[in-house]
Amino acid sequence: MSFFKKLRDRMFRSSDKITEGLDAIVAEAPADAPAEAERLPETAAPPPPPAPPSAPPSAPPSAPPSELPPVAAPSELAPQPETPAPPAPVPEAQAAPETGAAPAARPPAPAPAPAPEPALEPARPGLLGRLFGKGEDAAKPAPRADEPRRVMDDAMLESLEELLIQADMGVDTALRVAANLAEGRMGRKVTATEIRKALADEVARIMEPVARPMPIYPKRPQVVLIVGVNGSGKTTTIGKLASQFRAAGKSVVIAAGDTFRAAAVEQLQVWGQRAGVPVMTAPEGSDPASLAFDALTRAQADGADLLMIDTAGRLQNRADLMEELAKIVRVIRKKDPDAPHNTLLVLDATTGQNAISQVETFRKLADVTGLVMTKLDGTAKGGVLVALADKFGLPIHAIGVGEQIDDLAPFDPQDFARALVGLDG
Ligand SMILES: Nc1nc2c(ncn2[C@@H]2O[C@H](COP(=O)(O)OP(=O)(O)OP(=O)(O)O)[C@@H](O)[C@H]2O)c(=O)[nH]1
Repeated sequence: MSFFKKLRDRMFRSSDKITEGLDAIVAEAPADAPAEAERLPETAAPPPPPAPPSAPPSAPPSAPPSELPPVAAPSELAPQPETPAPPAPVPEAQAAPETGAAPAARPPAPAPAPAPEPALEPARPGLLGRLFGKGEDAAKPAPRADEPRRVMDDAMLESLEELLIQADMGVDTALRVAANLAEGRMGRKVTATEIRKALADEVARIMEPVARPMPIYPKRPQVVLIVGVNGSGKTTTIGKLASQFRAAGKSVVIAAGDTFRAAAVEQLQVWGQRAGVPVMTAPEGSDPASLAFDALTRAQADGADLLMIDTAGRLQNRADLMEELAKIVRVIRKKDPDAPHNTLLVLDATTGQNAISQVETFRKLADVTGLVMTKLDGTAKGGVLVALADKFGLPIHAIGVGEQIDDLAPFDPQDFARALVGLDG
């Protein structure tokens, strides 16, 4: 099964949930809308503009999926042992610390990922599936001559805005996206397929700049600090990443920096075993900075490629957490002034808009260089990624779509956009 299909199937479950609220929206649609649509001869519809003026046309992906970060299939892994990828362009404020050595040129294109398999199943209704009240039929991506049409009017625009807000895009982003969709279409008869495709293009356009693999530097060991609130999926993500870096030929050391919870350390040890990666631990309650220092010493001695440091995520006492993170950074910089080279914030997609405030908080606590979004499977809140991209522009390195070791994928804006709106692959 192609990854897109897997993502699509899982995201469809999500978007089906999102569309549960659509019946009400459709019921509120003005009763005369269909009649109005009928009055308008189809030929009266002006041709759609190539793209809304306020939104440049969606650029083609700057990198093929095979250049994206670790994915389920080891052969598609981005981290290349000999030819590290360049650092992702990040906003100035979050720029990764200098590594002292300029990252190598972009690696020669690895074997291209197999083209997405043709869909084996008919598309299922997604985000827009019921806006037109046509359920399954409306979800089919291929334009059909008999597909129902509805005039794009203020009421429909409002429904779209509400729909996008429900999908957790956040008010600002939802209004902007809906306005871009309406541009050039007001008063025109449109089909669900047209709106779905336009929405997918718009979402992909917003997401394109943030779909960046975690940069791999020539520096050894590359220190990756993992931050995030409790339960966001830090441990699982570290395990998945470690496994995939290992599969790509990298040697990895993990430091179990949440020394305050024995269960967290044990869980990380289990993931370390699964990934075949050593996990350095310290007695419960001991200083995480001291463990990080020891782990970096060992990683240097072993010539490891990567050191991944887990951290505690207790936001209840931000002052302590801030001091703890600051101390970890201070101490590891005694051994490597450029460390940490990446600070990944792990966010749980099911927290919806709360992810926005988590980014704001953690950016104050640490120099966050990139995001990993977990639990995109089975959530109705995938739209928050669009809001995050729109608001912060931080690179999204990978997404988690399950609890298994290979359920971590590069973030592909086109696949994500299609899955979000219920378009077939
Ligand atoms: N469905 C799904 N579950 C996930 C995903 N990532 C993590 N989980 C689950 O989320 C729960 C919390 O994950 P952890 O990795 O323990 O989260 P954490 O941030 O390390 O939590 P603490 O150790 O409490 O700070 C576990 O039950 C994981 O199996 C994902 O992508 N999809």
